[in-house]
Amino acid sequence: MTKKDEILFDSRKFDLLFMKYLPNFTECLDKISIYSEKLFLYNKRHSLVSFNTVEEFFFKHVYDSLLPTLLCPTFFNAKEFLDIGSGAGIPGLILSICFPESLWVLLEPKYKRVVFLEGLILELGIKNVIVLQERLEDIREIPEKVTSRATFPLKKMISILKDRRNLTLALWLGKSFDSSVLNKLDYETFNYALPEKFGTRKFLLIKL
Ligand SMILES: C[S@@+](CC[C@H](N)C(=O)[O-])C[C@H]1O[C@@H](n2cnc3c(N)ncnc32)[C@H](O)[C@@H]1O
Repeated sequence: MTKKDEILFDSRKFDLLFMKYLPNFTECLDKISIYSEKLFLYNKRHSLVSFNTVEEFFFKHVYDSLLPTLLCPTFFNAKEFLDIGSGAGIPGLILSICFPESLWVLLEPKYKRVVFLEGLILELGIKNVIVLQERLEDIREIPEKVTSRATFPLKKMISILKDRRNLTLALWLGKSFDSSVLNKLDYETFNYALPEKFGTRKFLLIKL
């Protein structure tokens, strides 16, 4: 694959899958494509997200961010979300593009990642997103819907949030996690495969 091919990827392949469910998905794809190209170049220096080509980014990260919205549409039908540990914007930035009617607060303590996110948000003209440079432990007000991918081990996430009321947590988890912590909780697990043999993923909804 040449350098040019690495950047250009026909993201319209994604139209077929998501356009039935997400309004204006074709417009969303234009923004996500620009995001993927910026992240591809940024990643060469900072290695924030694991992918080698833009195509791989779509299969491993864009698809992974969006598939749970088809599995649990009710959860994603809310006015405000907090995405904990957004890093370079996964899943929070992708979701903010695809769900423009909701407010997305991206929580990320690392300054360089915050600057990267804010630059992109400005360039893409995304109006429904705020980046907060804070740690979860220091946040006083948390909206009822929370998303997070690969930020903390499950046990730590629950121990930080356990005293909050009326919270639903949507977690993208690694292959293995300590499920004993879920024993007394109201939760649902979803398993799915990524396209092109990029592996399987687990998504968990927990009501606290
Ligand atoms: C492994 S990265 C995952 C980033 C992104 N969610 C993804 O899936 O690509 C974890 C992120 O959580 C952030 N983080 C670490 N400790 C945190 C804390 N106490 N509160 C909020 N975010 C935190 C890190 O700075 C990092 O960007």
